[in-house]
Amino acid sequence: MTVSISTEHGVGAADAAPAPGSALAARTRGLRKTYGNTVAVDHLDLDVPEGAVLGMLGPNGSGKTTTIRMLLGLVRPTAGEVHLLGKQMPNAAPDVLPEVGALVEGPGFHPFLSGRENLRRLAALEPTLPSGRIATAIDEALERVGLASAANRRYRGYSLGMKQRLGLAAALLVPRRIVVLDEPTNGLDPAGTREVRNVIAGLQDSGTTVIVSSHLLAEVEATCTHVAVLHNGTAVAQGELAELLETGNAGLLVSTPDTTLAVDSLRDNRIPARAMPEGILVDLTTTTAPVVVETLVRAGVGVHEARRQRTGLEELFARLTDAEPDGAEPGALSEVDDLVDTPHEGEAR
Ligand SMILES: Nc1ncnc2c1ncn2[C@@H]1O[C@H](COP(=O)(O)OP(=O)(O)OP(=O)(O)O)[C@@H](O)[C@H]1O
Repeated sequence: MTVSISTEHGVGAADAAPAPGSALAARTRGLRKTYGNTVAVDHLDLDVPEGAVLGMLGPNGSGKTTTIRMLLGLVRPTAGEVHLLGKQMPNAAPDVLPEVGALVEGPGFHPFLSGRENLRRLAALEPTLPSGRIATAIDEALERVGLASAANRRYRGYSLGMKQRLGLAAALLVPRRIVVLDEPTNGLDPAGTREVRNVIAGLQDSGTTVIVSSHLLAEVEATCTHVAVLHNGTAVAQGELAELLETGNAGLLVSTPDTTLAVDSLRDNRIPARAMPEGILVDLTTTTAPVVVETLVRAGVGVHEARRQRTGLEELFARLTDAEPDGAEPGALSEVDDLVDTPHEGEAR
């Protein structure tokens, strides 16, 4: 799997092309959506490998929801292409959407019907669900999202978290090849958040591709195999989570008693390094760890330990989106843009 990090943000780059032969559940090229003067999504090339759990991360207004709506054919792109399960959207929507479960804002439940009755209406529209299986499928979906005990209450009396759960249940009524979840833990308490995590893990185990947008970095770090970081409507980084953290992680921490000699010998070899309380920190942007160690040993520096500096997703994210992590809610993104809050018009153009 390849990883790409936009060089504009100065943290290195790699080839963004998918590995040969790897199947993509979703793919966009040159995707763009404007609303009047607002550019919601721009030049977005997204690759979602089959079976991945892709976390779409980004500050408020970075284009996550618009991207998801274009993936699902709910919004027509201004330019560019969207392929879902190999077929071009939105034209292939009738073919593709039965295999795609989605939780998006405003799923359109009827306020005076119960959760179960709402699901029954939606289940009747599922082309792949035989009528004899509808009642069982509804019970299973309600159970899976922890809503069984409130299933017979009216939707309008549901809390935000219960509404989210019902949306999730609707997405899970039949087995899907892709499940797309826009902020699924929005409004959920910690127990609800754990349940969503379990649902995502279960989907992953069954081979379903999951695309999930979130503000919560810790959430993404815990549940996702892949990440796309959006900023101003475009992907500033995407790829496998572990590789992305590694690629964005350009420091080698070397424990040595000879800090001055170590820094000088590296600088003589044009390798940037600085002294730290616990040793020296070497910038690996232009070199590799073995070269650093060899250079130090050749200069007679005692190397006790050398390890890659682990940065969390939060730090990498802050670097990529110019967000300021200090003072931000733990695990949440800070708002980084002065957005003109254009009223949402609600529908495709
Ligand atoms: N229907 C619409 N009409 C006008 N502007 C819109 C519409 N939908 C989105 N936008 C604008 O497009 C930009 C991207 O919005 P979008 O909702 O896709 O971002 P987001 O990353 O999902 O944000 P958030 O995390 O706040 O949900 C914002 O500036 C938003 O105001």
